[in-house]
Amino acid sequence: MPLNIVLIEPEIPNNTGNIGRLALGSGSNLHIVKPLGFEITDARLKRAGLDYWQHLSVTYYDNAEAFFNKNQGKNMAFLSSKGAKNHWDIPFEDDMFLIFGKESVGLAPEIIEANTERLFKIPLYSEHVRSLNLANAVSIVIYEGLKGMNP
Ligand SMILES: C[S@@+](CC[C@H](N)C(=O)[O-])C[C@H]1O[C@@H](n2cnc3c(N)ncnc32)[C@H](O)[C@@H]1O
Repeated sequence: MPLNIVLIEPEIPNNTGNIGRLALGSGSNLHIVKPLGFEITDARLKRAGLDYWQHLSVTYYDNAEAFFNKNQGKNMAFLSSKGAKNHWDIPFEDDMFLIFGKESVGLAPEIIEANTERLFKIPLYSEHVRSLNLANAVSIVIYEGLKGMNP
């Protein structure tokens, strides 16, 4: 499995369901950091992707600290519209962790501040759009990373 998708405190079940489907289709692992804004059995999650859930490699963490403790030393990139570098400059490599924030407020300020050197943005070309939908952002980044990789 080449890439790891990390969702920190996702709030919208349709997004997580779609990202689960994307994870499976792209050969990626999914990591979900609690608390979640929904029950994992939510009907909207099921509609969006739960039919595939049994086949998915998914790991849950009680909180962000537990995630970072368990994955110390892993190569990580953090995704935020506040990033200075573009997502196509992420130094993708096998087993890399790609970290995404929650729908309402994105990544916590302390996570951003601790990782400014590896904070990447998907460039947006309209002043009227401040950020992309979470599932769309994950799709863009994962398939950029898969260029040249064989999952
Ligand atoms: C809906 S956005 C969060 C919006 C939030 N108001 C903010 O300012 O970060 C949810 C997540 O999608 C990812 N995302 C959305 N648009 C992005 C962009 N243009 N560049 C990088 N990541 C983005 C980030 O991981 C973000 O934390």
